[in-house]
Amino acid sequence: MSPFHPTQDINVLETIALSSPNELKAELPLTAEGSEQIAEYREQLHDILRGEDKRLAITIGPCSIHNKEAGIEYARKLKTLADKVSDQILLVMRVYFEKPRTTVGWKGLINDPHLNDTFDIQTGMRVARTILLEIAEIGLPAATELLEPITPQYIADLLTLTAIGARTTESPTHRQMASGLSMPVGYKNGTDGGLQVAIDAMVAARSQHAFLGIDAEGRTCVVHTKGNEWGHLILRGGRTGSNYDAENLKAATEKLSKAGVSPRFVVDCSHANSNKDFKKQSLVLKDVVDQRIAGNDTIIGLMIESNLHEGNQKLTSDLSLLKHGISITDGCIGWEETEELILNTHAKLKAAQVVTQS
Ligand SMILES: O=C[C@H](O)[C@H](O)COP(=O)(O)O
Ligand SMILES: C=C(OP(=O)(O)O)C(=O)O
Repeated sequence: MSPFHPTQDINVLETIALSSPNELKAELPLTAEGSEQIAEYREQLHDILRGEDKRLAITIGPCSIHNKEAGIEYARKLKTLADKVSDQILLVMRVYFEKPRTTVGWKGLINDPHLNDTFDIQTGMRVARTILLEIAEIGLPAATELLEPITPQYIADLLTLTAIGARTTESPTHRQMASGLSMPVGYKNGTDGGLQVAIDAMVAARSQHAFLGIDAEGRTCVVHTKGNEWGHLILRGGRTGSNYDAENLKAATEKLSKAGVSPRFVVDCSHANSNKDFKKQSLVLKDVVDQRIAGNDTIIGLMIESNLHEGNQKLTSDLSLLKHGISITDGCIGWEETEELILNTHAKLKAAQVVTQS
């Protein structure tokens, strides 16, 4: 008799079972007051997306959170700022735990919370939930990128806004996931600058789907979704350059309208729109706010990468070298510039009476 040849798991080193979403939620529950607050933030975003609330929704915060204390310190500062500008701007904290990589690199706090390739996802998921709960407690809405369809079961109850990134907007798995998410979803244009993948994503995600997923007990199941109508396009530039200027926005508006999708744009001031130079984010912000003030109300929001301190630092095996409050992924503007840019934007919007225009 010939020997049995293993035909699967040949390249798998190990599989480690995780607690179920329900087990983690029982350990770290969202309170009734917290759930009411998050539902209310989502309603505010719906109003902004419908054009009934003329404030700008600005998603702002670190490129990635790699340290809980620094993330919470940032959230406290942002809350104070958010309260000062809330008549013109809805500030949503960027709380990114899952990083898509062009090739390889640190994949974010959920995947590798100890920053040392030990991939302790059980801890990563717990820390992510803890941070989101504290941010909810501080009184801020939170936005994240969802990079794969298991994570939402563990944290989506705490999110006000989600993004599907440039590298995954074309993926059917992500579009199906988005069709079942309970909050608005922004789709980035592709890394090549193409808008069609994001337009197709919006059309796909507003439809019903049935796909494989996990339930709250962690069991494999068929997920039937209703479709998510709160899609919008995030313009992030591409390999051929930026796409935030008036001409690009006009072309994008025409393209979306032709596809039967309401033109609602968030402009990402970072990534290819700033040629990955964090210092250029302010130029993008200024240009887009001026367009909004000039009457372009298809612009409903912006995204800015900001941290306690500016720039970024390399992650090496010597973790003692890491400086507090500096990004270990893309470069970010620091707190002083953040405060100045948001307060200036607030003053400009107020002077132009953008919110009170009918
Ligand atoms: O926002 C973060 C990065 O731009 C994205 O994760 C890709 O990073 P990488 O090109 O350094 O891998
Ligand atoms: C990875 C990100 O952006 P993009 O998908 O546009 O590269 C991000 O916003 O962190």
